[in-house]
Formats: sequence, structure tokens, C-alpha cells
Amino acid sequence: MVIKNVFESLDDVGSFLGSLIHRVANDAIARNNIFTLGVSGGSIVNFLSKQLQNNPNIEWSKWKVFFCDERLTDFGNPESTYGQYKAQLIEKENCSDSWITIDTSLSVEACAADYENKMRKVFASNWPEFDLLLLGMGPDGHTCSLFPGNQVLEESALWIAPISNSPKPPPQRITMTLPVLNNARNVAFICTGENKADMVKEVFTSGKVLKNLPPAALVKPNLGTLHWIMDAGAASKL
Ligand SMILES: O=C1O[C@H](COP(=O)(O)O)[C@@H](O)[C@H](O)[C@H]1O
Repeated sequence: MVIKNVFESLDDVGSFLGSLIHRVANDAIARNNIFTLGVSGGSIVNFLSKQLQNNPNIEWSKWKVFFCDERLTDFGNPESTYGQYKAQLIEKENCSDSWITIDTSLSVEACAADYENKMRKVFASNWPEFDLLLLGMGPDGHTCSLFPGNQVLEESALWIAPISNSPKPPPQRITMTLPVLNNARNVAFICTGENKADMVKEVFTSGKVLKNLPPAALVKPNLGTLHWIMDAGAASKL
């Protein structure tokens, strides 16, 4: 199922995202006593940090937060996604125990394998079934660190893949693979700004030739729900 939500203001995008997260978290905790969340970097960091701050109802001890992708760089580098969440949210809420970080001392291949092992300690199944994955999309159609034309789009065994040639800096990254994204219970794209309008249109109207599809169009949860949360700018060409 695909649900499209378009809002006039960025504040409304943020509030809707906040309510979606809380609804899914409450359901997951009621069902399993744990909420598994995957977060992205880029523009989502601000939205998410704002929504998850100063909320006494969040049971952080029951949250396990993984990175949908992460840049292999020191946490002190402004490019580090964890570093951004740390500064904007984690230090303020004192919730670092809930966040599963990469080991930046490893090579990119070892880092990806190590992160997959960390994930396997939480999920016993063949493929992890995240309660919610929060994804962004670049104007080129990339999501996580899955860039157009990269062979990693065909990955069918790894949960986490190394990327050593990302066209968007920094070049070394790790990323969830498509089978992981498509096994989630809920996936939400948070997409704002007119500079993404052409690609949003392409994602919603692109044909069936697999190799030509932008990576974001390949995210189609097998059994879960796909939410597109957009502002009017991003949705302006739909
Ligand atoms: O490089 C990345 O880009 C995407 C999209 O970022 P945005 O700023 O255009 O929303 C992001 O989702 C991903 O996590 C990040 O590593």
C-alpha cells in the first residue's frame, strides 16, 4: 500500500512525521516491547531531531535506532550522520544507548559487515523486519547510499553493503540494501523542496524497465506500507 501525504508547510511535514513515528512506535512496543527504527541523514536530521525532543512519552529504552546509511567518517566531522543526530538530539535527550553506530576505525567493507552483525543481534529472521524506516531522496533519485546505476542495487544477500565510490561526498559509506528496505513494515520517504519535484514525478510515473528506474522507485515494501510525506514544492509536478 502507498500513501501520499502533501503539506503546505515544513512544520506540517514535521508534525505529521512526528505523529507517524509515535503511532508506529506505540504499536510496536505494545506488540513486541521494542521499536526498531532506521534513520537517514541529510534533510531528515532536522525534522526528526525537532520531533523527538522534549517528549516525556518516548520510552527510549525500548527503541533500537539503526542508520539506513552512514558516511564512513569521524563522528566529529559535520558529514557524519550520527554526529549530526548527536549534536541535535542524542546529547539533549541523553539517549545514546538506543543508537547503534558504525565502527569508523574499520575499512568500509569490514564496517559494513560489522554493522550487519550488530543488526543480526536484534533480528533473528532471514531478513530484518524494521517497524519503520525513514528515508530521504536526493534530486538524482538516490535513497540511503543507493545511487543510480550502482551494482549494489542488485544486491540480494547482504543486509548492509559497503560503498566506496559515492558520487556525493564523502565517498565511503555503508547502506542498507533494497531487500532490507522492502522487508520493512513501514517505509516513509520525507521529501521536501521544489528541486526534487522532477524526480518525485519520475518516481511516481516511471516505467517498468528496472535498470532505468531511480533507486527511490525500487523501494516497494513487499508486505508493508510505503508513506510519501512531501511539501507542496516536492509534490508540485505530480
Ligand atoms: O547522502 C545522503 O542523501 C540522502 C538524501 O538527503 P537529502 O538531504 O536530499 O534529504 C539521505 O537520505 C541519505 O541518508 C544521505 O546519506
